[in-house]
Amino acid sequence: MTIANARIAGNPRVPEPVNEQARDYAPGSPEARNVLAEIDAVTAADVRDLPNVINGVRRPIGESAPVVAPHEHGLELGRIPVATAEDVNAAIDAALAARHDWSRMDWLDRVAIFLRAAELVNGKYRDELMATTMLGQSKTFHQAEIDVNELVDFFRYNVKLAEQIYTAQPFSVTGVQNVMDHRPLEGFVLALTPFNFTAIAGNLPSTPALMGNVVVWKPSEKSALSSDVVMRIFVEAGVPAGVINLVHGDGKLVTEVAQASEHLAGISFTGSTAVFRSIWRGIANNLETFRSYPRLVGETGGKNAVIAHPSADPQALLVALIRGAFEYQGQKCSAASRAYLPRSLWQDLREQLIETTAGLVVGDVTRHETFVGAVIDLAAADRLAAVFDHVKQSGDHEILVGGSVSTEKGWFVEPTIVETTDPRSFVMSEEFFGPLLSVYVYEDDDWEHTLGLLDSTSQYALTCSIFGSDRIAINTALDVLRDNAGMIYVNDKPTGATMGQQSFGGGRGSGTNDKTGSVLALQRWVSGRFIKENMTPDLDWTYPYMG
Ligand SMILES: NC(=O)c1ccc[n+]([C@@H]2O[C@H](COP(=O)([O-])OP(=O)(O)OC[C@H]3O[C@@H](n4cnc5c(N)ncnc54)[C@H](O)[C@@H]3O)[C@@H](O)[C@H]2O)c1
Ligand SMILES: N[C@@H](CCC=O)C(=O)O
Repeated sequence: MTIANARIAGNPRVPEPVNEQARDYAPGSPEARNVLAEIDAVTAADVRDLPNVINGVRRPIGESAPVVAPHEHGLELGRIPVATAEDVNAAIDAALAARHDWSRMDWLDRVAIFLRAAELVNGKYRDELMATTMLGQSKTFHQAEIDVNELVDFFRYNVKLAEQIYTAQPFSVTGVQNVMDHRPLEGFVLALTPFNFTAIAGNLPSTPALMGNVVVWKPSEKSALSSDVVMRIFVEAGVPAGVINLVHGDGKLVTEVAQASEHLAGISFTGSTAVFRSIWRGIANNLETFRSYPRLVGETGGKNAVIAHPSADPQALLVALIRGAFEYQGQKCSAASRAYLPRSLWQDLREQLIETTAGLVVGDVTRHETFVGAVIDLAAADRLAAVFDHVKQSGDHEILVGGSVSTEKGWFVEPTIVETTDPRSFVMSEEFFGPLLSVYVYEDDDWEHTLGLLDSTSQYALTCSIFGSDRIAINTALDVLRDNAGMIYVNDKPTGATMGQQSFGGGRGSGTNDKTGSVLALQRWVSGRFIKENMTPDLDWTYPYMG
């Protein structure tokens, strides 16, 4: 006899999560030495095969594309297959075949698998995840550490949030039993993940899976090295064959094949706004195809502002601008990319910003002194170079520091600050996803007007920082910017949301604002079935006094 669901007698509580604490990777420390040794091992070894993993099988690569290190693009680290429609259909079939058992598995068993995954990330695979994230996505020790820790946090906190959903049950009166059956979606979920966070790459396929769904996961080809490690962790943690299937290749093709299936139940996307809109259009165009309305979750681009009131602390502002704009080369969706600064603070701040930015070390991420690594690929470097050229030719703009790009060895873009006198300039409205901060200086008594400018200048509404000590001014900003950002920071940089503390997401062009890190994000992957059981069914159809 097979016992697929040996439900234990009792309702255990899942562990209380705490945030994983960052190590500092001091030069020569054991943790730094271990990661550097792992980096040496990855670079010295043969080019890695980073295959599709369908129904638990790591498939032969076939036609393939190279994966290289952005800070040294001559260094080939791996090869990924280019998925065909046949591969994608095989992944969908594997997912659908796994659905029956996985969707009926006790949620506590699924929880155990992802708690195990957290420990594997934190233990056995930590150095490998650090090394592959640093090499493949060009993150410094510090930025890779934030990323790997966030993946641990995602697994642990999502389990706690799942518990909240499953244990939230309705009120029942005497004689009636009401139950909410938090079913997974009927079909499969497509997860499309961006290059910039290993944690997001792990979170998007695992969150629907934790809630009992089966998944086809297409990671960014630019994070393939670390995504392969994440996939191995899923398998080792006990995610059954077919529950999460990884396919590499052209996102458009993968999405089109998925959208041709009646079983597409949802898409979990993080990436650029334009791509998400194309996905939404694809869903609309195929509406009659689907058995259910697919759930669409999209966390997308940003043009995140820092606005300072004259009462702001200049040093805190300086730090937030530098870290917010230039950490990870400005390639966080939350990065500060435009600033509105008052004339009275500008004179001193201008010099400090120029000096500090000019002193940031750009280069090889395996070196401790590096603050800014390479941007992710040649297209990103070219995009920034084109912006710099445009700015240099425009009378309303001045490059205060930076403004050059070098692509010979790696894809390096100097951290750059542009001052503009045009508050509606393209540098104040468009996302460039690189180390570029645009500054508009306003007159001190124009606070409210400037808040209005900020709010109406870009299509995005992701993160925003307000600096100041004048409470009335801060409250005015919070009011005017009510719909401007899903994440508002007061006297803090606009990046670095922490799982379990700040749940992340944005509105307007920045996404569906489903708040990663909150119960709302998990709620999207269940479809309630309400069950009312009557212990005293009516035996008489008549109303009183009918005669
Ligand atoms: N709001 C957030 O939480 C958040 C987080 C991280 C990144 N981002 C955003 O992501 C972007 C950077 O990441 P990226 O360059 O990897 O984004 P991207 O949109 O280029 O790619 C994201 C994913 O979609 C796939 N894809 C590309 N074209 C596609 C298409 N036509 N149809 C379907 N899938 C397609 C990619 O292969 C990748 O897997 C930035 O705009 C950034 O702001 C947002
Ligand atoms: N959650 C991250 C950003 C994710 C997007 O790239 C932050 O808060 O900085």
